Amino acid sequence: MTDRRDSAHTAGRRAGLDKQPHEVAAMFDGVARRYDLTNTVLSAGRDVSWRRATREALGARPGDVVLDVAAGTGVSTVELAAGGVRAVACDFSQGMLRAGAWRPVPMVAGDAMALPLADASVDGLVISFGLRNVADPDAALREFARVVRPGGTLVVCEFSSPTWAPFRTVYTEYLMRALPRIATAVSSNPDAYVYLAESIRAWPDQPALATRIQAAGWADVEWRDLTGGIVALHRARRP
Ligand SMILES: C[S@@+](CC[C@H](N)C(=O)[O-])C[C@H]1O[C@@H](n2cnc3c(N)ncnc32)[C@H](O)[C@@H]1O
Repeated sequence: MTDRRDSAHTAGRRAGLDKQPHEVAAMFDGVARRYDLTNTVLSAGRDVSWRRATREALGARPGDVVLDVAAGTGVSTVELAAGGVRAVACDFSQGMLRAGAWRPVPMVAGDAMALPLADASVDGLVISFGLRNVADPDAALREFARVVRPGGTLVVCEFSSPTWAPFRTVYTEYLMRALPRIATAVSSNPDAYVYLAESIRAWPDQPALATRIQAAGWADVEWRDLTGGIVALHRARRP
């Protein structure tokens, strides 16, 4: 199961998804206005519990500084900021940042592969539904290890692979057929959601992603499935 998708990814051929970083940013600029609504509709409201589980997995304490990379409109950052955590949103799509500018969290423009932060300057780092879109996820994972302090935590929340084969079949049908149709009705840029479906299928499964996180310099990598493996939460510690 890991093989075809992972080797395609490793080889840099992401199932015909070879978008340049500026094309990815432009794609998100194009969906920014209705991003939050489309998210909730396409996930049937599950996004709320996925974000809560991400915050719980991070386990940040009041006063901790947490960077939310590929934060988009900051919807994920607001959840991380609960309980006095100092969460900062970072994204390279000006359109997404503008669409979320009303949210009560600090926002900075920045690329996941070259973050505008000093070494070991944050206690924790989260990337939710973002790593799959980064041009070089392995370079980003190494960059995350640079900015997180020793002992700090990384949480990657990303679409993954349902573990029960019959459910995986139904889910793949949803991804490839239903999702693009629903997106056509809801989103301002339906093509972006065809990309979404294809990028999820091309993404490494849970153990393959864990291996890559470890190879990027992280320790104690573990994961847990959400919603039957539609989403996986990977957590790791900066040695
Ligand atoms: C699907 S959105 C996720 C937004 C938010 N984290 C959430 O949970 O809803 C993916 C985001 O990744 C951002 N992104 C993709 N590649 C990036 C990169 N190299 N650097 C910074 N942001 C990036 C896009 O601009 C987009 O806002």
